[in-house]
Amino acid sequence: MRNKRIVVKVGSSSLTEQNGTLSEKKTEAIVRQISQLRQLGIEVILVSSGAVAAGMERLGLTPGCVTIPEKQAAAAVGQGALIDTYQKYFQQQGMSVGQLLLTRLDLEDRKRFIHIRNTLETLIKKEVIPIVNENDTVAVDEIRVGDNDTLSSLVAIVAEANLLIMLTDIDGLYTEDPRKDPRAKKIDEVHAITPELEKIAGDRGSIVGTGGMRTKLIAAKIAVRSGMEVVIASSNEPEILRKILQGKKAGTHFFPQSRLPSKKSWLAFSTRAEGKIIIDQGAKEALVRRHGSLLLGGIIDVSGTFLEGAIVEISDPFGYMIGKGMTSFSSSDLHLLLERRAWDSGHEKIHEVVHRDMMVIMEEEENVL
Ligand SMILES: Nc1ncnc2c1ncn2[C@@H]1O[C@H](COP(=O)(O)OP(=O)(O)O)[C@@H](O)[C@H]1O
Ligand SMILES: N[C@@H](CCC(=O)OP(=O)(O)O)C(=O)O
Repeated sequence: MRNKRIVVKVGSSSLTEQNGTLSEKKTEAIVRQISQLRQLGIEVILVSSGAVAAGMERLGLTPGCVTIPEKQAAAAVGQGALIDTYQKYFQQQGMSVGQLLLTRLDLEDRKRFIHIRNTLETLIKKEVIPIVNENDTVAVDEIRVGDNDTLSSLVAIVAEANLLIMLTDIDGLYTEDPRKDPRAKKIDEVHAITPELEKIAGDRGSIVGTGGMRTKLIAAKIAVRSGMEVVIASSNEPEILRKILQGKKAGTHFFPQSRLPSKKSWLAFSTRAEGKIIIDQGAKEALVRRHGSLLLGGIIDVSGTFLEGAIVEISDPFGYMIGKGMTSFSSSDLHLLLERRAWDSGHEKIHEVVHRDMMVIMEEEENVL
């Protein structure tokens, strides 16, 4: 068992019956598998969907034809029921659970991010299984992560996990959605998530699912770039978690790419830019090739309104995004400094606008959020 800390994401389809109702049997099977890993010393964080499905059943709503407030009400009712079910079965295994309900706001704010990390560490130390879900009841589009696949990869970054397992109703990524093309073949290993691969990942497979393979691939991309291994596998396969941890062939295995330091992973994937700084070719070279800081001298223009400490997009004059970083100056100060630079060139060198440690250079196609 190589991986010490793992995030297991379980989709709604893996926790519900065909008609969309919460399945005690399936939940119990997941709990039993996680408990076995815990006994082997593996630290497990569970990201579980299923709240909306569980609440629909209790509110007498039909999946697929509900309003947003009805869905949020379903999540409010269902989250309690979901945790209750987990609590019941984990307790039978001598373990307890702790619930974390998050929105994107919690992950993009550095202080909250650190608080989440500390809470997770404490729960794990106390041998409690953290169970994470999106706080669907309060989340509106602007503050939503939107799907639990992406959420699980962001949680894996917070937790500094080295493996992310997404359990779903299919045994991996296929060359095409097998519902559409029965001749589709399973892909066993992925060493690079290319745009071609992204094209074959389609939408959800059931009335209760959210993003299908599309969001699983987004999550995989975030995780592998943050240095993690990722496996997409079927929750229906017995002992699947143990198999994966033993390094046996299972599901689709994604291999890690260059490991971004944790803070840079946070910058790249958890934060949203509040404005944009456009830089010239010389500055681009300095950032991309020499990993330097962004100085005032290389800035062509600034757009958006932001305060000092905000996250901004850094792009070239053609609008191509080069990276993201935390700015040391507000947009109004930057405009002032740019004006001043026009008549006093001595000023420009001393102003470091984005420090190299607070900047991440994105690889092609990496702007996934
Ligand atoms: N290329 C693909 N390979 C495998 N499954 C795919 C592909 N494209 C789309 N899918 C669909 O993705 C579904 C799994 O995603 P989803 O329904 O969101 O499940 P979950 O609730 O577990 O997140 C599968 O049932 C399958 O129909
Ligand atoms: N937060 C939602 C699940 C959202 C989601 O991504 O669902 P799924 O595609 O089944 O993993 C819930 O608990 O119902």
